[in-house]
Amino acid sequence: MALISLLPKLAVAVVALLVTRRVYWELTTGARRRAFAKQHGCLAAKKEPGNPFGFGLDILMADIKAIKNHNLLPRWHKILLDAGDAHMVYFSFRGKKIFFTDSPEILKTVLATKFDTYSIGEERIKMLTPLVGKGIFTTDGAPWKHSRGLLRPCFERSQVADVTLLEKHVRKLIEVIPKDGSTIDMQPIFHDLTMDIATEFLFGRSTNMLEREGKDPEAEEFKAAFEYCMNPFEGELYTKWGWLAIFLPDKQLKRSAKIIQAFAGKIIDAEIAFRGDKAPPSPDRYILLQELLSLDMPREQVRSELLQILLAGRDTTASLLSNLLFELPRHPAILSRLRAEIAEYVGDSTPTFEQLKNMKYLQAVMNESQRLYPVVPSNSREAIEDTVIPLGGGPDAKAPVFVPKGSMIAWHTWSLHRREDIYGADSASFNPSRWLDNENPDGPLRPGWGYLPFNGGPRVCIGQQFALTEVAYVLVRLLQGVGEVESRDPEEWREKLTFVCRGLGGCKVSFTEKGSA
Ligand code: HEM
Repeated sequence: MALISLLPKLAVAVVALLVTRRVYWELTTGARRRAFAKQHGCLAAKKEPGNPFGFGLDILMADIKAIKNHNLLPRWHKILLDAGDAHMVYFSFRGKKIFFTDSPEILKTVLATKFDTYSIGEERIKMLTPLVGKGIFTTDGAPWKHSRGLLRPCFERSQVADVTLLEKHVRKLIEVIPKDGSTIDMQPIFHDLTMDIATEFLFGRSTNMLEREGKDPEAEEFKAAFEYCMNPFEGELYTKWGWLAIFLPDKQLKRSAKIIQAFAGKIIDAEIAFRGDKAPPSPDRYILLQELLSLDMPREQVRSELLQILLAGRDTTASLLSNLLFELPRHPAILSRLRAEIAEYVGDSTPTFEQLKNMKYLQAVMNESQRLYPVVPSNSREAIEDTVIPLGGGPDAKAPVFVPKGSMIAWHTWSLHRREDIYGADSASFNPSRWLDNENPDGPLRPGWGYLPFNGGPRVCIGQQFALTEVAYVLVRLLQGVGEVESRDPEEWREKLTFVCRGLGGCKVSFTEKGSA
């Protein structure tokens, strides 16, 4: 009873405390922020999607529903289209402001001009570190620079231009695919291929997933665990609990992380057993694992660096290949022009790095696939201090906008790549010719920060040239190795969001024997 009589006093005290805190905040941080915003000519950003009283939860729920329905990318595309010339909207979630944009100017600021003002963000670090440890993908500042420095030699031109490593895997690929006109989904096959190539490139030894006989059960277990980590949304937890699953501990994810780490650990052990601890690296080729082992690095860190790069490189390249092969047979004129270019430049021979670079139509086809189906369709950074983005504020959205420390800038590469003011009225169609200087009716296309499949600035994808060489090589050799290619999927491309973005229906096609056409 006595306690109940104290409640009103307690409530008054709590309210007084909150008000005092708020007043103090307004007089200190708030005043400093207002002065900062004024000094930079900032005006308020206007658009806000969702319910003003939804605290961002309504947006989260709508996003989770859209992920399930495989239409998150069109959902945000529409929100940004509705924002018109602002090319930016914002909302608040758990006390943080989230700015969502498809503006090249804002992206250039965040990714390059004010690079040091942003972090990859707490969420990414919290999510990925238990899985792949600390390394290039999960750190900022000095540790990130150190990791990037370690990895850089792996991707120097001499390394990337050596296409001999690719040939044996592509031969295997052509050997395993049926050429009798039957339907085959190439998406999982491309995942096996890119795993085999990446492990040989990075570890010096391939997982040989494309081998159809005598499969290594440990490699298979690793593959399944890796798949789960890339796509937990299809696991038991999400199936059972729906969106509530994001608040629940994911045991399968933990188990999968252990399997992945144990597998990488075994590769390291095998390498040490084979070559000896700290043996000098191979003189012929920069093999990351050998280089890292020759340094005095803790084994755990070697494992993290390897896993990070596998995480970044495997599914991305496989998605590009399968998105590309999904589109090509739907456009017979584009496919035959590509085949004509291959015949002109290389005939039936294996292409060199230089030849691949010089094949302008091949490059245009790859650009166009990445434009329409960016494998990393959305991304974000977190402001680590109060800062400013150059556009989006005021009635005409041309004034700078104040970005408080802790806010997220999220960008939608998917929308950016579909902007009609950059790509023209046909921006939604697959038209590689737009990338050819003399064939684009609006003149040479130079999208700059309007084309970001690999990001930009100091954190631009380190594996970009390797990935593009791999995809070009595989595509050329595949088309040289088969007869007719037909699409066997009546559906349009739809998204499947995993760690990256894949086509929901895979890549169903058919091939005939070479010379049978
Ligand atoms: C089509 C294939 C690929 C695409 C579309 C792609 C895309 C990207 C993007 C958008 C980022 C920036 C992520 C961010 O900063 O938030 C990135 C970073 C990165 N990528 Fe790629 N990537 C591809 C292939 C590869 C390959 C083959 C490798 C290595 C074998 C690789 C290694 C990396 C690494 C290590 C980073 C982190 C760079 C850093 O933070 O400094 N990527 N990639």
